[in-house]
Amino acid sequence: MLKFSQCVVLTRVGGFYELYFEHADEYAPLLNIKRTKRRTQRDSKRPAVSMAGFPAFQLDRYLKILVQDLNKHVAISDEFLNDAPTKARGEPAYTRRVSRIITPGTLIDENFMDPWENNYLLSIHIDPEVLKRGTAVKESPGTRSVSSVLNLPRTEVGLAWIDLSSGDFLTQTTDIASLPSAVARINPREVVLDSIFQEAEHSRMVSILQEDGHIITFQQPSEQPLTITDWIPMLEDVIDDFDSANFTQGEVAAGGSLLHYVQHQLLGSTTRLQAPVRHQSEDHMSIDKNSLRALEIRSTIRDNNYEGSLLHSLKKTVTKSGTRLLTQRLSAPSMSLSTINDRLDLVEEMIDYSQLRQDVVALLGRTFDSLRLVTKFTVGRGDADALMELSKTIFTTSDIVNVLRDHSTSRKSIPIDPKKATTEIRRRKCLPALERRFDLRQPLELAQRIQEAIDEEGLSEYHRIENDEAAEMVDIAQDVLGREAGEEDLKPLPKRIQPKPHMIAPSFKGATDGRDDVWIMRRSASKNLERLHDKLDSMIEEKSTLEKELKKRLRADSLTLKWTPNLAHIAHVKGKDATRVTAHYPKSLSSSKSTRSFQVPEWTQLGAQMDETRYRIRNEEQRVLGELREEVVRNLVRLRRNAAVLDELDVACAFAILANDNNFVRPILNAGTSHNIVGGRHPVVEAGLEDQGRKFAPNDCLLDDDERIWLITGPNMAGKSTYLRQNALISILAQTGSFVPAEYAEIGLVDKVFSRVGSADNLYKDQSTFMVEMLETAHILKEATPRSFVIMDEVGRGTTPEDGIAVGYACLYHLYHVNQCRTLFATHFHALTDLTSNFEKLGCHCNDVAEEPDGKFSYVHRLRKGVNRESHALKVARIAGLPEEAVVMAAEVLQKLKSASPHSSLLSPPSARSSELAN
Ligand SMILES: Nc1ncnc2c1ncn2[C@@H]1O[C@H](COP(=O)(O)OP(=O)(O)OP(=O)(O)O)[C@@H](O)[C@H]1O
Repeated sequence: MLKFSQCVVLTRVGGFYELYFEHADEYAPLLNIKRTKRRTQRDSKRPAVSMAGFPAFQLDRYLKILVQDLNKHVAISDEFLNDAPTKARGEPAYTRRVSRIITPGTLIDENFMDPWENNYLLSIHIDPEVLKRGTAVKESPGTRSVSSVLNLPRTEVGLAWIDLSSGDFLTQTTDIASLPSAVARINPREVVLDSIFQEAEHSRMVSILQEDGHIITFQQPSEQPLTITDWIPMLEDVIDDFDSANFTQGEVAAGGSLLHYVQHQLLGSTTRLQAPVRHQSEDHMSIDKNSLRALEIRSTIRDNNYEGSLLHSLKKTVTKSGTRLLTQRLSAPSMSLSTINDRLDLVEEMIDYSQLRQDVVALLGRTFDSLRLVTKFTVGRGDADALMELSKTIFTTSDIVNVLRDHSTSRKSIPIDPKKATTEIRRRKCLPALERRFDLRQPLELAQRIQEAIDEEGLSEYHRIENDEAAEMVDIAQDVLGREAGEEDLKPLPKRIQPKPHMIAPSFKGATDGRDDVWIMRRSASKNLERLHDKLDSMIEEKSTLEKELKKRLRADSLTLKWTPNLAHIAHVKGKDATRVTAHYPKSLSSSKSTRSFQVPEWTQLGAQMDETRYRIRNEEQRVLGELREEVVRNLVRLRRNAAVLDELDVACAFAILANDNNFVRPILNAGTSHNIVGGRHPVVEAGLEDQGRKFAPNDCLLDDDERIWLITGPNMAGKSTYLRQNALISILAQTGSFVPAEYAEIGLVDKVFSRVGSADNLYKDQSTFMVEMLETAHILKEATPRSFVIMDEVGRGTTPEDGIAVGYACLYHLYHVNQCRTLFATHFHALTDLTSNFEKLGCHCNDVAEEPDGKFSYVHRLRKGVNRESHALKVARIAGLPEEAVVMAAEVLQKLKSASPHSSLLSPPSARSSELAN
């Protein structure tokens, strides 16, 4: 516990994991397990120490609470059998040592991992000197530091992140202003920083990351930082894509500290990561962290739920790793026209050929998560089940390849429509190109070998026994712990489940542990196994002959030869036989009124030989398993590549299903800066309305060189925010490679999407609503380029109307003249439409309320050209249940305000010079 002071230490003792001292005090209540006191054997005079524990097979359940829910680091101290010479010297039979440290970002194959999401560990490298030079505003009594990381000077930041469960390894260089968005996109489970950041008193990066909910671990920098050549032993064999010159200094430093951390946590176990891939910022659309949240891409803004997010509504993927790819693509859409078109071609092919799609989806549904499976093997894990799953996935992959091949062949026979010749020829190439990327010859040999070696029936029988035993253990586990702690009031334990020393590795099953003749390997798996099984068979025969012979000789029909945990190899008789055998075998090991157990030397000897053979069979099974594991690792690169192609197919099929079910169209992407959407819809709001039997009103959006900014006005609740968001989402979906919810979409590539949409204000601690609004707005005005897409919803609403209008105008001015990007700007400050009347490339559009003579009204969600100066806010207030007196009073005040026209002085356009405006 002293050595691993940052960790909760779990110590394996027989069939249990135990916690001691303050760890037992602190975590037993959190884990909801019993805590007891125990005196140590060595020093019985000292006060009893606290202890708590749980059965070893429940490790995952408790790790989930500690690591996943409480974000703790857990050191697992396992038990290892000492070798014979050590035992001969009278030392204990077992040694314990910490074999691994588990942290939120270093999960490998724990059952509680979310299979649908990547589990990234991220390391960030910034020159610490630069951070110290940041524009810190020192706090003094009564004042507060309000500056943000966004105000730091432009500085290069190196990032490196890995997923130990899939072997993904990526790097990126960004600048400090974009860091929070890059981290939000990566969405790591844990961030590793050099401990120097802990000390740097002016470093606000740490607090920004913490405010964004990231878990940070500080690490002492390595005395000898890992260079890029030190990475190679931790990477898979074929690293042809790996050119060390590709990585920046910052990335090498971040990668070095990341791998240093991983080495430390794995305590000597090796891993084989994929060759690092550089995330080139310019190849991807950047979605800033506010947009990720405001557009509800991965989770909803209000309660951070996955349900209700864009991802949730798009998720038609059938595999786990396909879903992870979908999330990655959606968080970082492409900037390459050819990549996007290749993806769209594949989707279109899957739409047009529904049988092909159905066949592929059905087959994908039969595959297992091979990316995570193979990675297990690289860290020396991966059992017989994992091997079987892998082999089935390989065979299914081969079936998929055949389906693709048949499709391509039949497609060749269909004549090409001359009108569509160019697109058609390109589309016909997409599946063969994908198919060529599969590399199946050696993996198929491996799959065959696995199927020939592993006995699936034996394996499931083995698990059935294991499960039965586990169920029994649960009932008495806490009693056993209480017994170890010396509690008096416990019932005696049933004999069968007396805790037994377990064998060498936790996964290794002993020879005489109740699973005697259940084998996980076919006897033909190796020559040696065949020989050992033959030997065992003949001994089983010998036993049966001996039993028969003894029955006859002792005239004891009830005689059986067996093994029990307490008495080992015995002969057992019942009834009258019990007295009859006494003459021959007077020495009884145990007896009751009607039974008697005694030793028969021939059986003792034969039984021991049988045990020895069983033990050797188990060892041989483990050896063959080890060989198969090595073969998997040898095929690592091929298996990972095949898995990646399956993921792409899964995403393409998912997008095809989505487009089919929801009437999406193929977007046309170009290198321009227009955004021409006809009949656009919000995919999530539309689905929500459909569930209520309502229809979504589609809207056009035509931003181009004639009108770069649209200023949207209209009543509350009429759909302004929805409209803003849907247009940003359509661009994101298009560049992800998906069809889009519209009748027609022609889009110039967007480099960055920015949103200032409010509602997230409470996520920030210690900053006022207006401050947050301004921080986010400042970021947009600094970062948006002419290729960007900005949505701004009610900027300036967090302060007085005068100030709000002033700030709103300044933003529009800046976006129009400086950033020159496509912008949708929704506002209730109608004065802004007057102030910007001389902005030639700004169009005003609005939605309405349709009122009927009887006082009923409805929202007209369809946008029209023009300005709507009515907010109809009191209608919303009434629907929301504001007391009628209050609504009436509000109406009176509104009437008075309108006649006073408070903003009349601002209604004429000011001089276009912002400095004058500021004055
Ligand atoms: N195009 C549409 N067709 C049908 N219903 C819509 C449409 N757009 C929005 N809605 C419905 O109207 C509700 C309000 O939309 P939204 O929040 O976008 O309004 P808003 O104009 O931004 O309101 P406020 O100004 O009060 O913020 C949505 O939750 C949705 O149910």
